[in-house]
Amino acid sequence: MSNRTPLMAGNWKMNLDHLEANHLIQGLAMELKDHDHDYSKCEVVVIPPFTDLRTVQTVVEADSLSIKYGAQDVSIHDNGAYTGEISTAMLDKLGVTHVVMGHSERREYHGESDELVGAKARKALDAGMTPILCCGEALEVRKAGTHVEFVLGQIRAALAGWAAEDVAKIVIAYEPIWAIGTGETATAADAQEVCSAIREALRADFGEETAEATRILYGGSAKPDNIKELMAQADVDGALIGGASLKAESFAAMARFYA
Ligand SMILES: O=C[C@H](O)COP(=O)(O)O
Repeated sequence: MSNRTPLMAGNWKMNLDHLEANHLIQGLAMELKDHDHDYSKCEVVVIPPFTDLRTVQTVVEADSLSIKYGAQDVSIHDNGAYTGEISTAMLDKLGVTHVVMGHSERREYHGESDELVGAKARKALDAGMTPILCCGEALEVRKAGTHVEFVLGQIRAALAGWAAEDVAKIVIAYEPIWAIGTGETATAADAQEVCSAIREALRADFGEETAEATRILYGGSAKPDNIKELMAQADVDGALIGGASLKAESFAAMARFYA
């Protein structure tokens, strides 16, 4: 049994306007409260689109909720002529505690490199936020049997030159691309194979303490009926959940995996 606090993070992706966000965050708060959710047994983070953050902040602060919230991306710049970008200072003002970077959808549709992903993680960490650094292989890589090597390459490139104590503060999310939104969940053994290889690589590169402290999530068609098995794996410390986080009941049920 590790000392790592499990984490369920709901990535809403480009779904829900601010009115729908209001409905979901209130519904989630109610579900968790009704079931007496123990946040020490599972941290809960929602990751809405930027346009919903103010709404989520208002509900969380008004009701003093223990739910945390994050952003789906962040700029590596502080301010200025970067049309469409959002800075860490802007996120900080909204009470954001987590930032996702390197999601396969951003790597694919926005050409984000491992180096840029690493720079975003550094920016978020320097601003006092928890980076959720995503990695994961495409189906061709999995079929070629080089998925472990590929994923470790992504992480090592993003974290090159980092100090061990900084690495220990980030969250890594392993999301095999072929399992995202497809209903095709990796088996618990598949998830464990890669999450354990990631921890081994952290141990080799940054030492025992960092490897034991860093939380590693699984993502890709995680849902209420497979979460317990995923969470039973020694190196899976939580999940990054897309589709199933858009309904208060299913997301809350996953956060209660320990019950
Ligand atoms: O960020 C979340 C992942 O892409 C997983 O999405 P999914 O649960 O809809 O497969």
